[in-house]
Amino acid sequence: MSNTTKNKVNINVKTNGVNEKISENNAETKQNIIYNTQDLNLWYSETHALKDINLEILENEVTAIIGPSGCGKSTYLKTLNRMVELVPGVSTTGSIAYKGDNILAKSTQVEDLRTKVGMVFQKPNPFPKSIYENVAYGPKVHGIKKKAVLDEIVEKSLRGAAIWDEVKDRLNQNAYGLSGGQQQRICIARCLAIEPDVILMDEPTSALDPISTLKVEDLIKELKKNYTIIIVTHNMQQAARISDKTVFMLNGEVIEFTETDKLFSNPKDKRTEDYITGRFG
Ligand SMILES: Nc1ncnc2c1ncn2[C@@H]1O[C@H](COP(=O)(O)OP(=O)(O)OP(=O)(O)O)[C@@H](O)[C@H]1O
Repeated sequence: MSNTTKNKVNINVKTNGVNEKISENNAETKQNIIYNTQDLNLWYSETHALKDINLEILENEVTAIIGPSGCGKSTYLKTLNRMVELVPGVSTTGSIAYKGDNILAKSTQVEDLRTKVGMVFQKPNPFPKSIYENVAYGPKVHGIKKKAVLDEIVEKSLRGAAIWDEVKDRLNQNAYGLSGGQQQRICIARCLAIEPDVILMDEPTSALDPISTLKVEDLIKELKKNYTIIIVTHNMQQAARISDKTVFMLNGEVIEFTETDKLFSNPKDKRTEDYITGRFG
């Protein structure tokens, strides 16, 4: 990937059959497409939850997914690491290429995929273990045993999640003793410890107070230098603050997908406009 060339990047985005060309004339970085979703449909038994989704997500960007409750945001997010299949009766058509390989193919090694695609949930969910063990858990599962190596990974991950200074003197204490905002950053550190490429975040700040929310938002802006982040949020101000692109979904469809500034200042679709101006949702 070239990250020095000043290049015009053209992305073809298909939303509900409409092709829209997004030009980023000022793009400093020529980024790769990390996820290319084509004609994705998903059913929970009879419920048609995702309808003809076509989206290209670029590396090292923050992509926010917004839309009213039940529109399919979390479902789409969970297809990106195939977690959605944990629900019985789920079926899909179409494809999601992750770095070129269709992850919906039967041959996909789901465990390998999940080491590349980490996930952070709405409610902080640390393990009932020490702060150290929470972060070291993934690397240990992947066979790393040397204490010196684990120590290094734990410190690097906690620094990466902007919580090292707050916990460095109590690494052996139970993670449950931390505040909700700190627990969420421990969960982000746990995710970083497996060195993913992508971090999926499902409303990661909705259970946090405003100060912790800002800390996690600052962290997300920092993390995008090294990771691709896809975040579901109900908070439109949050999407506007932290994301490069925004997807607006409604009733299982992608209505609009464009640069965040454009989506909020000049939405193309009346339904997007109605949603962002609070007329429904
Ligand atoms: N486990 C499930 N079994 C059956 N239907 C489900 C399941 N999970 C979600 N659905 C349905 O799929 C649709 C999309 O749900 P999803 O949770 O993806 O929406 P969402 O936009 O993330 O909503 P919210 O903002 O409320 O979290 C809804 O109609 C929902 O009822």
